[in-house]
Amino acid sequence: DEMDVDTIWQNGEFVDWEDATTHVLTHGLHYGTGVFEGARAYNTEEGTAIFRWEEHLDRLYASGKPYEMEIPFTKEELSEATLELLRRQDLKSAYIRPIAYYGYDSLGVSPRDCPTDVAIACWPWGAYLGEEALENGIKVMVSSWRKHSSSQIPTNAKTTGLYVNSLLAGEEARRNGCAEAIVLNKEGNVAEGPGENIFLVRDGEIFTPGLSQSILDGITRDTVITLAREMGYTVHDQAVISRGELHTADELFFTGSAAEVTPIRQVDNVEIGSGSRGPVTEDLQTAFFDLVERRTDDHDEWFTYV
Ligand SMILES: Cc1[nH+]cc(COP(=O)(O)O)c(CN[C@@H](CCC(=O)O)C(=O)O)c1O
Repeated sequence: DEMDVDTIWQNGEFVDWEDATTHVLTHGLHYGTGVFEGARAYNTEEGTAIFRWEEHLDRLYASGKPYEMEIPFTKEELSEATLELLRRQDLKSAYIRPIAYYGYDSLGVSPRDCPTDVAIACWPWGAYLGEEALENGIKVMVSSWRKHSSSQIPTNAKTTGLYVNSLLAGEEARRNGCAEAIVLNKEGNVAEGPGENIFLVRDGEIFTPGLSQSILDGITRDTVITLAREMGYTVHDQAVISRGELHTADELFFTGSAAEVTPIRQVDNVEIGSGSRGPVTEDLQTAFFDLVERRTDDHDEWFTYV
């Protein structure tokens, strides 16, 4: 049926979902040596379009650089494969997951003779933190786990191995009745979520940590900064946000390709602002969804139509 996914692109071929496998001695499985992306294709008024695909592709290749990972396909080849994958499965909207990883040859930390394997999958994915979260906001807690420092491992590379830190933080939050965690960096200041960037609103101005705070250079973060400035907001995009400022914020929200724009209504035991989605958050969330669903026609360069 229309939303059924049964095909994956793997190393140049379209294969059946169940045949898209890898060897148990794959380097990436043992050592976290993979880089990946998460992008969304939206069912816009002009048809299905991937949002900021170029930027996601650029980041995929850039993420491999610290690990000397050479992706053995061009950006054009990966783009054509992705568009074909969406067409073949007739997906009007989808979450797109490209991954490149050191494959199967020999083990040992050095990937010396390992191939770089590449796969692209896509599937329907609704609201990352739940449909009602987008409207009502979520409850989060500050994790007892700190984010790894960018001086210890490149946090601006979307590396599979990093996500064990995200798992530790996120699962701790969910065990404690929260939807998600906020992760502080080694210095004890606010970094981001396990899978999201974070924004703070105070006295009508918008703040978000910069790359120096050990965060992923989020594409949705960049989108919201751009839209906010176009809407006349003052945005501080290299902010250093202390933990205490979380509790006295007027508004907080997460951004991400999966999370989109998700309001945060409570941190630990403290309600944020009115304890629900704040007015600036709603303003930006509306602008974001009007943009990605093409109810506004600016930033057309951000859309790759299927
Ligand atoms: C650590 C982290 N920080 C920020 C972001 C937001 O980046 P961007 O998508 O470019 O705006 C993401 C994306 N998290 C991806 C993976 C989520 C998952 O569960 O896996 C995503 O949102 O697709 C992160 O993983």
